Amino acid sequence: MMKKGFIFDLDGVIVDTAKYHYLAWKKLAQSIDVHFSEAENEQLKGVSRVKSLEKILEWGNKTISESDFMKLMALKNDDYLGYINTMNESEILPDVLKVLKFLIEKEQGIALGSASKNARTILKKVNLFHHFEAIVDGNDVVKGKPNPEVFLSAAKALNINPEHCIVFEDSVAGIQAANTANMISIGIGESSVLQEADFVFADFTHINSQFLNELINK
Ligand SMILES: O=P(O)(O)OC[C@H]1O[C@@H](O)[C@H](O)[C@@H](O)[C@@H]1O
Ligand SMILES: [Mg+2]
Repeated sequence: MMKKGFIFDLDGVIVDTAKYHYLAWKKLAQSIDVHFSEAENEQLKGVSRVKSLEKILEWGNKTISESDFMKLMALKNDDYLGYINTMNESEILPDVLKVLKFLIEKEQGIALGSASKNARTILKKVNLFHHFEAIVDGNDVVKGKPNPEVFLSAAKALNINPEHCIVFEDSVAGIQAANTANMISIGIGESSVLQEADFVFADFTHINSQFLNELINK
């Protein structure tokens, strides 16, 4: 049996925080009169906080000062943290823990590869922090997804070659990052959205031990 590196995105993969990001961005966009729906939100998944605000301003054709930009970023994050503060283990998505435990039992490398600067806080909130051998998040990278830096750093921290790594992702940008890193990309969500992924599952309840064993023994 080979040791593979299993790299998990956080928001929308391990926990359903994608819905909180959506609510916070929508509130912010509306406050500055920019149209914001699910379609715009899809384009922000996996994208850093700075880049997300830049995109919203671009969609609304708005130019603002550096200090207003900083204020809006802080407002969005405060709003988002309001949701995060109430989180607990019940918000871990179905069968995520089961898959994590299966891989740990099989002595596989487990890492987090997230764009979020709140990743460590969230992992602690839902009591999953200790399961991760390596954590690479928005505080550790210069280039965000779709750049592969976050996943390549995670592979390096696990000491496993990128081609022996498998990434679980819910965002288009994240799937592109995994593909560019030469890793197996597994989309979590809708196949119509995550077309570039090597495999797509609606959620972890559809990922069985036979499939995981095949990935390990590939
Ligand atoms: O604002 P944070 O917590 O640092 O998160 C940055 C990004 O993290 C990603 O995981 C989310 O998909 C994005 O929606 C989010 O903007
Ligand atoms: Mg995500």
